[in-house]
Amino acid sequence: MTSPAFDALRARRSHSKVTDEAPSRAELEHLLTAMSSIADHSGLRPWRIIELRGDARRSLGEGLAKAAAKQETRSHKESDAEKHISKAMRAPLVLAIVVSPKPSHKVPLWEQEAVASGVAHSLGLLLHEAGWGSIWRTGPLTRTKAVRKAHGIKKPEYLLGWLYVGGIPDRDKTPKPRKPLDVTKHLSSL
Ligand SMILES: Cc1cc2nc3c(=O)[nH]c(=O)nc-3n(C[C@H](O)[C@H](O)[C@H](O)COP(=O)(O)O)c2cc1C
Repeated sequence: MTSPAFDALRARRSHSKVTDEAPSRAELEHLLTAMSSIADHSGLRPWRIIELRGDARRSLGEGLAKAAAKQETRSHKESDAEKHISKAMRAPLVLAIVVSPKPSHKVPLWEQEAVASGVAHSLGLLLHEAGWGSIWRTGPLTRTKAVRKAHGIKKPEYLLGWLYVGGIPDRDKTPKPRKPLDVTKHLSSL
């Protein structure tokens, strides 16, 4: 038994290497309109996405470099900053996924984070279906002050990581072999 949603999910894969092509702002907006159907307790929409293109990606790299320098005991080297900046420039479009908690007596933070996570997963799926490559990246510096500041994010908002998005290189336009899932380990009955 298959269906368009089943087939799209089975075909989904991440792409760590992408080309310089990227979805336009208009295409991105179109894909995001689908998020009106994401399961969302009380419909709080506790998420937002920050688009980083061009030099805006440098701010991410500089934020990561600053955060790393703070954590490292050895002295911070200029080359380290360049390393973080070039990592942030690995894709033409970087989408920062932000949990944007809303005051609620009914919906705790973990439920709101689950909504934002659903958005990130679904957006990756929709991008793939539309022919774009993406990969969800995080890392130990994701929730540091310097990285938050680089995005203009203030508490209580926080990051869930980034979708690095771009074109799929021809050599990677292939299905990704998957280890079969042993459903008995993931589905049980009481
Ligand atoms: C919340 C989250 C954070 C992740 N962080 C990273 C990361 O920092 N670096 C990385 O290489 N992969 C990271 N991944 C995994 C990749 O996004 C991707 O799923 C993995 O490379 C496997 O590829 P696939 O999605 O095609 O199975 C993360 C995934 C999730 C869901």
